[in-house]
Amino acid sequence: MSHHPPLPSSGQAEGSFTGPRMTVPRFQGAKIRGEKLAMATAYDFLMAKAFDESGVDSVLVGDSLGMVVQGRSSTLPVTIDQMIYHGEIVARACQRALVIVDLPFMSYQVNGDQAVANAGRILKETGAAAVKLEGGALQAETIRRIADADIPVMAHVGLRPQAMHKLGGLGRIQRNADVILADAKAAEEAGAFGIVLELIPSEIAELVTKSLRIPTIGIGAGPHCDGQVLVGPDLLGITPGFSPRFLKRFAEIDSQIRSAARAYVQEVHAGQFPGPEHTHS
Ligand SMILES: Nc1nc(=O)c2c([nH]1)NC[C@@H]1CN(c3ccc(C(=O)N[C@@H](CCC(=O)O)C(=O)O)cc3)CN21
Ligand SMILES: CC(C)C(=O)C(=O)O
Ligand SMILES: [Mg+2]
Repeated sequence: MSHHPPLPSSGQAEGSFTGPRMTVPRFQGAKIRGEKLAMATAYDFLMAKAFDESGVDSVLVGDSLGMVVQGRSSTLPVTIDQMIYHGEIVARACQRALVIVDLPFMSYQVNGDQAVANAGRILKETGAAAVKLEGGALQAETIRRIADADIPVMAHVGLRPQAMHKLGGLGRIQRNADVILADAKAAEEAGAFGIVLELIPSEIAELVTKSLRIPTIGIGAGPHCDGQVLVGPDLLGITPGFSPRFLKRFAEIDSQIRSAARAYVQEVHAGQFPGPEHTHS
């Protein structure tokens, strides 16, 4: 393609990350080796490819897509077919990262048969390597059923957005150390290969991380977790209305989108775009 700028002399695109494929065993080995894991969510091809080529260890196709992509006020309406649609796109974009797809609300809670069937659909129809579900002790039997079907499954404890109506809202910090530790241990015992800790005090996350053999991946859970996860559009600054304390914006893409869009509109309205350099004779 002639439109691409020349590559640096190394022949490698600048900042492009190469390395072996992140597998579930390598992901677990990172904890033993003391290597931190960086996870980000993505829902589309270009963002997933940019994260993959930038060294993100795992790309999560989160059911947060209900809020971030669909503009809804919760994750509850997201369907298994929507997760599979986005999961297939993201898995195809990722050459290196471990791709994990969230099981959405009511795709695993009915019974173990439903959970295994839907987890199996995700691996068969997307090319992702693993699934994630919300829960610890309450989902232990479901985690065991999925893991026994040779489907790697990640658990998710602390704040569980799919339980927002039971909890009375989104974003409540979970502070009961005994409950969180029991949930995490039940998930590990049932065969989860890793666990997300969402919105829990740092000291509890540290205790859980030291108590488990499987990697803990924190979001709003402090620095002691084995890895971190952020919603991709949050870390890029494309979700300006969402500013919890735990979020660091590594870019301000929303303001760049808006200023670019304003400039484009202004130039079209003024008859300045397209100029001669953008015009075929
Ligand atoms: N764009 C986006 N990013 C996310 O991280 C995310 C979603 N959407 N949707 C699903 C869940 C919901 N999440 C949330 C929602 C609200 C807060 C929140 O309001 N947190 C405040 C108050 C916490 C408290 O004091 O109890 C905070 O400052 O962390 C945090 C995480 C995380 N997830
Ligand atoms: C925030 C992460 C852990 C998640 O579950 C999601 O994006 O849906
Ligand atoms: Mg989720």
